[in-house]
Amino acid sequence: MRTRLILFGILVAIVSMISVHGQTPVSKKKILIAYFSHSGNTRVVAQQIQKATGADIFEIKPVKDYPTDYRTVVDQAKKEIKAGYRPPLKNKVANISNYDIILIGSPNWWSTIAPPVATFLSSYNFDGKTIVPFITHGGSELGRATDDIKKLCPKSTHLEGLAIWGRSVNSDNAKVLIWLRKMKFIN
Ligand SMILES: Cc1cc2nc3c(=O)[nH]c(=O)nc-3n(C[C@H](O)[C@H](O)[C@H](O)COP(=O)(O)O)c2cc1C
Repeated sequence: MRTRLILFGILVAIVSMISVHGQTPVSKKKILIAYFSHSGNTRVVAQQIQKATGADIFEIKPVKDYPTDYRTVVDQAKKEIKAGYRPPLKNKVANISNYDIILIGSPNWWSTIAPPVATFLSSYNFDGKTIVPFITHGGSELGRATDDIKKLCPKSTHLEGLAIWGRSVNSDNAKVLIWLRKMKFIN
């Protein structure tokens, strides 16, 4: 009787562990979701991915916030990207060596990743890790993001990224889940 009770307890524990995150990650590899978001769209997608995978999440924050005025930030970003400027960041991932897969989120800025994301990718050793971008955009999809990430992390494995329209982030959760399944990050 006691053994049966113990077995039942173990079964309940397993079932409740599975239901905590809705989906169980297929991969046992440790995933970090790292993202920068200026106006919130990429944050929405990052949080959708976090909810589905249960992975750790890290917001990339520049020391100096970007202006909120659209024209001003567009002009500033153009200059920074042209100059290859890497804005200093406020925060650091304490234990990057713990992670095998980095899901890197950025808005599409001038057809590439935002400069804080370039700083992030230049700040750690990603050799041998897998890097997968997710980009929110206003029409240019991934743009040159994949190629530019490859240049910053030439010794990493690069997998197919996800592009989501910035204005559709709240209605495109299904697209995110389909992509996560296709990439075998969730069942
Ligand atoms: C500085 C800047 C440059 C942008 N450049 C592009 C671009 O080249 N192509 C594009 O499709 N969208 C572009 N956008 C639109 C953003 O990619 C889109 O609104 C995105 O979802 C914003 O993400 P966020 O809310 O996480 O900051 C740009 C937006 C900004 C602010």
